[in-house]
Amino acid sequence: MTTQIQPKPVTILTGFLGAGKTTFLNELLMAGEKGKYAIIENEFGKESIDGELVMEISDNIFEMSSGCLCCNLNEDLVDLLIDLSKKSGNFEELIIETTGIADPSTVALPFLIDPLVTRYYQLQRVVCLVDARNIAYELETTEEARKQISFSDVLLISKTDLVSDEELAGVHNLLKEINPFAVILSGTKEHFPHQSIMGYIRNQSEHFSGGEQKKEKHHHSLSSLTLTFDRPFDIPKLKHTMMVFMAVQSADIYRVKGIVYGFGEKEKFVLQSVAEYLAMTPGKEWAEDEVRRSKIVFIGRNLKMKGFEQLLGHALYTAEK
Ligand SMILES: Nc1nc2c(ncn2[C@@H]2O[C@H](COP(=O)(O)OP(=O)(O)OP(=O)(O)O)[C@@H](O)[C@H]2O)c(=O)[nH]1
Repeated sequence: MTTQIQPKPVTILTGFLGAGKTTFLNELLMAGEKGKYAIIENEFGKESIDGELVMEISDNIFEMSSGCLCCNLNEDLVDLLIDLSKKSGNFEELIIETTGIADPSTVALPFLIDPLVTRYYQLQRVVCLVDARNIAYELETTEEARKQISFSDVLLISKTDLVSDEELAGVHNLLKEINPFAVILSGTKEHFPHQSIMGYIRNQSEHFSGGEQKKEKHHHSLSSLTLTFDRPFDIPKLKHTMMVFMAVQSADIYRVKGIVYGFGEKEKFVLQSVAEYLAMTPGKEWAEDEVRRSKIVFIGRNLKMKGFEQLLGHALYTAEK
């Protein structure tokens, strides 16, 4: 007797760089039953940072950081999905957090056309986080943000705490123009409407029109640069350096994030920057046997390795004052 396979529900979580995807995911994981979700994290930078930023200590987080899923990782994704299907008892639903520049239609493709994948998984929703404060600029200067909004079923406007009611209404109208079919919700961290979002089920026939998109190879207009430093940073100095840098350079840099090794600090510092916003906060403690090292990822245009290395090099800790 053959047993009927019940495909697992899948959510693709998309949204431009720094929109709040990982924040949303963390809160969902914290609020929900332990072990309910398996997570696939895809990252644009070569080094993984998002995996560390997802708080749940779980065997069910899988990182794919060797490239952008939508460009060149589709085969790896299918392999991982098949592997995961063999551990299907370990989770109920799958969430894929894409990179901030991914085209979600390409990530969705295997769930729509690959019989090996559709046997085990059912794409239930594509959710796009939209940064209330920065989306207008992102739409003006990149193509990626528009593709993400166009393809998604649910648009969640995040960071509403940073904009006025009029600005929020403006973002709402902008989104309606780009994608009149999507459900538009809004919220801030700690108050995201998780239930409405995770309860949404897409119309299976919408949004997709055959295999054409598979052939569409695109080149992102943005690139990433990962710097690693073995020597510790002087945290106040690094904060100051980054603030000055972002004030001058923020038009070309869409995102900076990092795990920072600070001199004399028990905890890893988490560096977060989106447009001119910058924060550096203590995170998890370093484990005894962990190699202490900073990893900082820049995503933007005209990124110059040497210049960044020099700039940040000034903020490394030195004994002499
Ligand atoms: N003020 C405010 N900040 C937020 C909100 N949501 C997220 N953030 C902050 O925005 C920054 C980026 O959030 P992430 O969740 O890392 O964004 P992301 O979309 O996962 O970023 P990438 O993976 O790099 O594309 C962090 O500093 C968050 O704390 C919000 O609703 N309000």
